[in-house]
Amino acid sequence: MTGVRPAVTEVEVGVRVRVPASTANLGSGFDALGMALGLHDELDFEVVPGGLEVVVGGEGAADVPTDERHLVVRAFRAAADHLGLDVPGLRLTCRNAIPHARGLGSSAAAIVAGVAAAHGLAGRELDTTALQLAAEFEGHADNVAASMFGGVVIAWTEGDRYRAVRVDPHPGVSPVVLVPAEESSTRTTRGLLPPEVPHGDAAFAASRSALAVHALSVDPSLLVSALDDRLHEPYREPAWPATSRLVRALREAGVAAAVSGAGPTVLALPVGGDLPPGVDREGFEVRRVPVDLGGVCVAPLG
Ligand SMILES: Nc1ncnc2c1ncn2[C@@H]1O[C@H](COP(=O)(O)OP(=O)(O)O)[C@@H](O)[C@H]1O
Ligand SMILES: N[C@@H](CCOP(=O)(O)O)C(=O)O
Repeated sequence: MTGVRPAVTEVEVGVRVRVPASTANLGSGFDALGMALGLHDELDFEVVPGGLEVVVGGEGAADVPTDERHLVVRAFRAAADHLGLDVPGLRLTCRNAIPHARGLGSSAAAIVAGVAAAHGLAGRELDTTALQLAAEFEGHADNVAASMFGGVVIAWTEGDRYRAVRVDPHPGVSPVVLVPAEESSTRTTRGLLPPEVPHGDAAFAASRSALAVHALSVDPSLLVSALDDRLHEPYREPAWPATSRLVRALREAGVAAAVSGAGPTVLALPVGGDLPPGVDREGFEVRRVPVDLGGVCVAPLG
């Protein structure tokens, strides 16, 4: 970007960002459907005279780099550059609650946080450019759109442009996530997907993902049918067989269930919010999390 770059001064001390987790795909809506979850990372971006300091607490604290390679820093820098924003130095403090590499959108949330912070410091609203920046970073828009806008989102592409619309979830949608201890990298399990799928499976996916939008927003009684998938879950099963077994067991017990994002977390949407007894969930931490309706929040640091 050329021209005069607005500099962030000491007057604008910084911003606090609260960003929700997400559950993407929702069955057959691969790279297309997402829903924001009420499990949040909170991050403080403080403008300082120079240098970079990154302090991380909570999830991933022992693993993520604390220099320019940090995902939030990279997304922040890319967005600041795009907006023409000069930040002399940055102190980033992360309080992470979203588990990493479990299919709950931690990387998307990190990217959205960085992009949202740059927009906040530049005095800009989150708009289609912000979605574009975040989705280009992540490689798909389903989970970034959920973290950005909250609720249920439908994401698609037009050429190289990422687009998304938000849909209000039905109040009867009560997510339960079953989170295993093992991690699974989204990049790795995307590598398990075939370049092509049978036409019958594509038709199956088209009907289920369309139905999922209706079931999530109007009639949750259709969720068991709506969350069925042949597009990505069967191909990824070797990466997390216990996840696939649990999804099948829940569905056989009449509970709507799917793999959350790229796994290995299981998403269940039981009517009334309670899982039935008798389904073996050993090895999975069961957490009820509401739908996040508002998406990422940016506020001045006072
Ligand atoms: N809050 C964060 N801060 C820094 N890096 C992060 C953060 N969240 C995720 N990451 C990076 O992204 C990786 C997980 O991304 P991914 O495999 O897409 O799984 P997920 O489903 O959790 O998004 C982590 O191992 C880490 O390298
Ligand atoms: N559509 C993507 C969603 C990945 O979500 P994540 O939460 O696992 O990062 C995919 O299935 O690869």
